[in-house]
Amino acid sequence: MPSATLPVAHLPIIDFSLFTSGSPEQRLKTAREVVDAFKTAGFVYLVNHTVPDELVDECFQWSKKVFQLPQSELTREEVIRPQPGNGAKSYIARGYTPVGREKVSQDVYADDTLKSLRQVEDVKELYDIGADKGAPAVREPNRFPPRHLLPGFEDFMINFFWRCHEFGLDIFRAIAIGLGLDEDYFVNFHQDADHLFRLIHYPAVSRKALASGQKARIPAHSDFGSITILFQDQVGGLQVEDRKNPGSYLPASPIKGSAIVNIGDFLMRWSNDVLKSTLHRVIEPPADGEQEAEEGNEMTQERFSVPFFLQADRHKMIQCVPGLEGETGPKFPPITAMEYLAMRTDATFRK
Ligand SMILES: O=C(O)CCC(=O)C(=O)O
Ligand SMILES: [Fe+2]
Repeated sequence: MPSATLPVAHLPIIDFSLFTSGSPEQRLKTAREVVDAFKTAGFVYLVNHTVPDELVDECFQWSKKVFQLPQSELTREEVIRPQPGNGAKSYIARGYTPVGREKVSQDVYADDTLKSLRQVEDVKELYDIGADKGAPAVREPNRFPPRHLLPGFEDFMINFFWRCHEFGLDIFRAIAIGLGLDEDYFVNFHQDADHLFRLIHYPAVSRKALASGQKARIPAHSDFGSITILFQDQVGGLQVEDRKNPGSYLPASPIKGSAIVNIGDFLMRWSNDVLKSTLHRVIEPPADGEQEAEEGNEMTQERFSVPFFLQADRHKMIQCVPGLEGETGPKFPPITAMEYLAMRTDATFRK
């Protein structure tokens, strides 16, 4: 059911049910609004989308449980994510990544403050999951904990993966229709479900260390892939650059029942920079009055988030989206997702 009133937020909020089950007019109007949001903010909240709230809640419960497993189990050879360039057979992450391993990097880190921020540890641990079926030539084996340690985890995550994949394809249909293309234009490039589904846990950390820059959650970055669907808990701390005031950030506060969707660098390039991939970061959350007062306000709460990074089929060559060439033509030569993502992922991991 379409929502009567939507909460106030700094980013556009769109009722996605008007696209998935509205009239043809509502569908077209919503698709255009989605495209408009991606051309301006690069980010949007979608409410009344197709991944039910209960499933999202359950995903967070499983995420909590997996990160509570003993480190000795999570860092076993079969479970831990192999480091790129270190015997890793794939270019897409699978498995557990302990705190301190991954460091986001961003070419736009031009000034000294941001450069020095890159020396700071990101206090987060990750669990990366991929498709369990699809084109065998490109399927990365998942690295789940042994089933007896967390019965039900693997089955839940695989089901959730496909729900997010379907949701993602609907978002691609909206983008295509909003751009005046055939509705399957982007869907046809995302047939292998070559995505990265990630559970993130940000452990509680000293508020002072975060505020002073000794430690980080996630410094400013843009995502690499086509689009990202993000679910977050109620803790907060996510911020998105205000495109009207570069360098200043606006909170992307949690809105229950919503998914935040943003454009990645690959789709920005593909769209000839028409759809915008916008910088975002995770900083210390707003103080939670009661709980943090009790703790002397020294530690933040822990935080959980679930990004689902949709990525194009790795061997398909992409060229400027038809109709977006502009007056000066395509700005970038054709490239495959594999070439592009390998280049970006390489820069992310501490060697
Ligand atoms: O945790 C979040 O809310 C954002 C995560 C994020 O931006 C990323 O993993 O790329
Ligand atoms: Fe991100």
